[in-house]
Amino acid sequence: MSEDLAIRVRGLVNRFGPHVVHDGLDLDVRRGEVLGIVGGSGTGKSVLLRSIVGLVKPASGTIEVLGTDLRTADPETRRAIELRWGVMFQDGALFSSLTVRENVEVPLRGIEGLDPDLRRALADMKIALAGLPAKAADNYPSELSGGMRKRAGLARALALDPEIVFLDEPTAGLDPIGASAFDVLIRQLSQTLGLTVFLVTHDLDTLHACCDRIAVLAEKKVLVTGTMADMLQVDHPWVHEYFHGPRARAAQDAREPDGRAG
Ligand SMILES: Nc1ncnc2c1ncn2[C@@H]1O[C@H](COP(=O)(O)OP(=O)(O)OP(=O)(O)O)[C@@H](O)[C@H]1O
Repeated sequence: MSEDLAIRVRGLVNRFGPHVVHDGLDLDVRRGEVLGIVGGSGTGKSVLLRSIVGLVKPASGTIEVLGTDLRTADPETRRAIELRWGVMFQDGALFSSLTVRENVEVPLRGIEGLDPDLRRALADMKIALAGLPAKAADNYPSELSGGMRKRAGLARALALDPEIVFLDEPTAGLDPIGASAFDVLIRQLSQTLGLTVFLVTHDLDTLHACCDRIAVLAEKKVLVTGTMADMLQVDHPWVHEYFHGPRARAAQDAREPDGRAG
């Protein structure tokens, strides 16, 4: 596996009963890039994310993360790799009975011998990093807005200083101002922390604001990868409609002069 790759997927097959979701899917995610995964509803974006992080067991194929083939790795090696990534699920997937701080502390509890005061301080640091006010640490998820819950989920994903962060539709359900603030946060985190970001999204503004490259899922595989400029040249019905439709034009018009992805 190339040193430059954070994730390398080859020949991935996922099926649920007779329903084939991925059929020979290949994907490279480069270290330090923000890669946006797009595709029509049901094309298997979340299943791809979930199979990389081990929540879905593929029928076949190889998945290498940070140089290790996860499907053949022994449990100890696998666990060591799992500590090097963080996942933010669409709804934040927070424990409702725990405060935000306690949620962020959950992954830190796996570190043997970590002093509770230090654990608390580390959690508070991640909460600040995710752009939440300090007082939010003592709130329960139900006391937060949707945007704040997403930030809390991000803080938990960052708890162990991961090299890779998986984000499943981070801006879904946010109002446009909240969504663009989240875009800025993702971009800043990737730049300041050197994170590799695997970002599943439907949001064209997010693609413009955050992503270095885009991978399009269609026809049970990654149909094409490239910059936003590359996407505009792709002659495939869904890809053309997605990147040239009215919403795409609005996102393009709203783009900052230093916008990403092309
Ligand atoms: N656990 C499961 N059991 C059976 N089918 C599943 C399961 N998980 C996903 N699927 C099916 O796999 C397909 C891909 O699902 P997935 O959630 O990855 O799509 P997606 O591209 O993320 O869609 P969306 O954009 O709507 O979120 C869908 O048809 C879904 O119904």
